[in-house]
Amino acid sequence: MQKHAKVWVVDDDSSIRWVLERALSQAGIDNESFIDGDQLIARMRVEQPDVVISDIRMPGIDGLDLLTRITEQYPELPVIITTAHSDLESAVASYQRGAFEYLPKPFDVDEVIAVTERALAHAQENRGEPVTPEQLPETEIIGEAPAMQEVFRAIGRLAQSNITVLINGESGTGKELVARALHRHSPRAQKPFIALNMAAIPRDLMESELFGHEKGAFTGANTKREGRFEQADGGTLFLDEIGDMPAETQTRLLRVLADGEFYRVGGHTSVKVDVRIIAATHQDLEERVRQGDFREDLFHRLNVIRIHIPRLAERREDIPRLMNFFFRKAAEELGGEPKVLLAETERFLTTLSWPGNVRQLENTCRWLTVMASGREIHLRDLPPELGKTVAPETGNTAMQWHDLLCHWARNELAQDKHHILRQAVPMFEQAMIEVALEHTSGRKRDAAELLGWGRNTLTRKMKDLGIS
Ligand SMILES: Nc1ncnc2c1ncn2[C@@H]1O[C@H](COP(=O)(O)OP(=O)(O)OP(=O)(O)O)[C@@H](O)[C@H]1O
Repeated sequence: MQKHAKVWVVDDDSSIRWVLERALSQAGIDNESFIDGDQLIARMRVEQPDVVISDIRMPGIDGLDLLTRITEQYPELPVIITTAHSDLESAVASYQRGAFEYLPKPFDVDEVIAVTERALAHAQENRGEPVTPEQLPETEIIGEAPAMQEVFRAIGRLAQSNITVLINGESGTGKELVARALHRHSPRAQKPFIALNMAAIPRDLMESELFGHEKGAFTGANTKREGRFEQADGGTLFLDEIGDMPAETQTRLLRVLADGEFYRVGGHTSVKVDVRIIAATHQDLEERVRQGDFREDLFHRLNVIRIHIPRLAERREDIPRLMNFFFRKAAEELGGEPKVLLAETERFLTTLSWPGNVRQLENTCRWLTVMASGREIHLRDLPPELGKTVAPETGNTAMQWHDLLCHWARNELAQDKHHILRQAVPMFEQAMIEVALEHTSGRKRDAAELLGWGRNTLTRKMKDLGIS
């Protein structure tokens, strides 16, 4: 049964139109497609749909301008934006211009249907005022991996609000960058963004750093000093490594968050501020709460909305793009042409586990910009700590070996292979046996000893594996 609600799809790609038409019809949603925004606008003069699903890049009027025109004229009409060229700017611009939802392609058809149904349900109450588009900065956070798309969507959704955000992720994943993006895309953008790292401030200076002090409040306080809260008034205060905040400061912070006011150290008049808090941590704060190291009530105050930033190893597909970006950045700062990765170097770098995340990748690019002689980066150019090459004779570390093995396994699974251990284990044993025999100049008893097997086991294995 077709629902009476009508969804209009606009996309210049006929295959996307076809997929959406089919999926919507199967879900019982009446729909119609347009090949560009001008056709859709012409039609809207006659009648209006209940929901619009629009691509961003189209010939003629693009999706964002279409969105602006629709939200200006029909603020209650939900528009879902889809795009194959998803980046932070288009996500933020979509939400700023009043999009109901933003879906990066390739999208999951079930998700599109779920979002469309939500949009239909909200059609009546969605009367948000269109936000005037503003000048957007150039791309600041690189990320096309699905895990980063989630982060962009969260930034887009949260930027316009004053809500407290807790950013969670390993060191070097880009937590501060995300905090800055939240600020830059918020109505507070013209006011200060103040970042403070809890782990870097000596314990006894923490309170005066945050809340300031009056003259004579303690030995050495020769003048009155504004704290970070006051400096951030009207803007955003980014509290990095919040898990390292001492207990007494946690208590004070909690009170400030509840009352919106505080006293400078040694002060008697309260100071009122309007500050948005964004906190970040690489720690498991719930665990810290369980262990009694972090106040549960403060945790709940900060943990209103959480953004998790994935490890770089969980978004390997972004590594080449990030590296190109950092090579361009380093060339601008340090002079010269940006370096380029040879395909095999890129392949190798994409298999590493990057424990220092994006920061380590950025440092590697700076190192290469200074140290590599040619414009193209070969495996031999890589810094020693990454292991110069994948060739066995130059001493791969266990980590690279493990990384390469993971890479191999991922490839096999991507090709739908099954029972991969059946292939991997004999390959592994053969390599071990050959190297041990090489090392002992073919002496089986010694090789067996090196491997930790009995001689009979080695003989049997060699027979099974066809090693002469
Ligand atoms: N997705 C990204 N695109 C471009 N640059 C990035 C990205 N993620 C991180 N960076 C860069 O990597 C470096 C580290 O990022 P950032 O300082 O935001 O990480 P962090 O998680 O706050 O680290 P820490 O927890 O150690 O303070 C910065 O120079 C930042 O500009």
